Amino acid sequence: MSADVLSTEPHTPPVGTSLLSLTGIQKRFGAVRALSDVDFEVRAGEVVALVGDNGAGKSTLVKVMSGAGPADEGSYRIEGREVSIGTPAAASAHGVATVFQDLAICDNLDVVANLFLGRELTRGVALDEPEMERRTVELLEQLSVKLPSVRIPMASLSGGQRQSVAIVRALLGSPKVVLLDEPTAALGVAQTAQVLNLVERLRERGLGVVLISHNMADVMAVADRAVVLRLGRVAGRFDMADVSREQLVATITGADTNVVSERAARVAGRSAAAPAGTEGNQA
Ligand SMILES: Nc1ncnc2c1ncn2[C@@H]1O[C@H](COP(=O)(O)OP(=O)(O)OP(=O)(O)O)[C@@H](O)[C@H]1O
Repeated sequence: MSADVLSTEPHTPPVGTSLLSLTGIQKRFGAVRALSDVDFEVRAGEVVALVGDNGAGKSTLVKVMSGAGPADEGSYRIEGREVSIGTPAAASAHGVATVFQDLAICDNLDVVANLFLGRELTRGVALDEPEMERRTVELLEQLSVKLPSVRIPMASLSGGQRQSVAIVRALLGSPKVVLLDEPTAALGVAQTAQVLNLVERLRERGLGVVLISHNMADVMAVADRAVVLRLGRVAGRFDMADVSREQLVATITGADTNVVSERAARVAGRSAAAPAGTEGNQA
């Protein structure tokens, strides 16, 4: 493995450059149209949330981007150049890394071993453990990921720490785009905050981040834009500065009224009648 695999220098183009763009994506499973005419883009230095209800097509779109399940039709561009992404290896070679929900972590191995699994550093015929450890500590520090030790088995880390290690491992190939599939699912509040902090660090490094999430609080907290899928089509695109959580939920469900929007309306009504600050906005 080359010495710069753990390079700490970002390799991304200037902020705002289109890194990955999909147009006219179609994907069928037999009679099911999982994706119809989907356009999607992520630029350098932004976090794009991909949201939608169960069965909306999020996983299918992630598989298209990651090369795990190529589209039937449509174009895939990396930095404006059309490419053919038929396998995960091809996506990876074009700078697209994916952290799937299962994390693919070896619980019995320590953090260093997991980071370098399959790309171990060697000195002569022996593993270069000190160098791998040094680089692991350096990268974790740069990304503000705090672990009790890099020499403890993954099994003894918290869910948030495990997720963080899986994300850091995805950075070893110096990707330009990182796809995070439900990175905070099943995490507690503090662990979620830890992972969202790491997402912020990725954006600061100029990466394009695609965040697949069911959690609107996470999306509101960290995303710059959101793309809503519904029944395999793009139902809405939003700048997070201009959208409320209720609008997002309404677009996801396809309903103008639902329990979230109704409660928000009730809260707004009460707020209008009561002095400011007497009601939170956590609908
Ligand atoms: N391998 C497959 N074979 C047949 N149908 C599939 C397959 N994968 C997905 N689908 C169908 O495609 C549609 C989109 O599914 P997908 O898993 O992409 O949705 P999702 O938004 O990721 O949902 P969830 O949030 O539940 O994971 C669904 O109707 C689903 O049943």
